[in-house]
Amino acid sequence: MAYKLNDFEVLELIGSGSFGSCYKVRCKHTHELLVWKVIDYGCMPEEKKQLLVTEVTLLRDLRHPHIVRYFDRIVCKETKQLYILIEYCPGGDLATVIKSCIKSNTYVEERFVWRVFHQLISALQTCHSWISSTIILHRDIKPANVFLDDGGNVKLGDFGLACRLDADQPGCIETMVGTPFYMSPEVMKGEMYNSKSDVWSLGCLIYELCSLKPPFHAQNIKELASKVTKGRFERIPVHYSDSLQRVLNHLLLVNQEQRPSVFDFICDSVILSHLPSES
Ligand SMILES: CNC(=O)c1c(C)[nH]c(/C=C2\C(=O)Nc3ccc(Cl)cc32)c1C
Repeated sequence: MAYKLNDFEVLELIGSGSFGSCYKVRCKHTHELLVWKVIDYGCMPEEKKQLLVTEVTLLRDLRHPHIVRYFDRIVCKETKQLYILIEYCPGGDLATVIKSCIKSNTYVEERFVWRVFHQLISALQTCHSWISSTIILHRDIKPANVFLDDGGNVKLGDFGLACRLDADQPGCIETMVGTPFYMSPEVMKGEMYNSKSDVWSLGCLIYELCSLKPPFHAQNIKELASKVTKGRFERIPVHYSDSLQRVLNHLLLVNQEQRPSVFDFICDSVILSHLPSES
């Protein structure tokens, strides 16, 4: 079904993703809640318009229970705005969960951390799988881009900086993108962003979910680059298990050749032993 703008009632602004603002909207016919991300493309340089087209086409092709679902897009040529219709996640994002834990001086339960880990690994296995001769790198994995449904399950979202790696194009156009705290050693050194860089960012996210702060923190990019390339970080709080710490030690290996791919976790006995009972 091709949607029109006046099929929706705008309820509230709920945040800003890459490129634009996100609104909670309700379909007037079905009363279904959705999100539309509004993007002003009028003053956008051509290469950014290309990234935007990339996000929309990537999302359309990605179907997975732990990736936010893309429904449709509406172009308004009069206002030069693009409306991307995406799945509404009533639980908000992990950045809000972390802020809430800091405020209440509490930690996330280990059981939830393992659930987030399994569900994001599963989502990234789909992204990093060769689908019609291309793989999809998210390139901005961070707590604010991971959303929760009403059952406490997570969904990877905001593919605004994502890019395809095509069989005949071995690397992404840029290398330095994304949130600096989660930037991998290879990207810090100006090397090509690749699927192992997504794994590093996932490690930073899981670490921050446990410690309520990123593994590498600095006042400036030079100091951050020094810490990231050395790869030394504190243990997560002692109440978290050694097996969770060991997984993080692997996700945050400086040498990307030694760092596991998302597929290396498929048959890992320790990981499987922490699978949520419902899976
Ligand atoms: C405090 N946060 C919220 O209330 C919140 C809720 C309930 N949902 C969201 C955000 C999204 C949401 O619910 N679905 C989304 C799909 C793509 C993107 Cl980029 C963002 C969202 C947010 C930020």
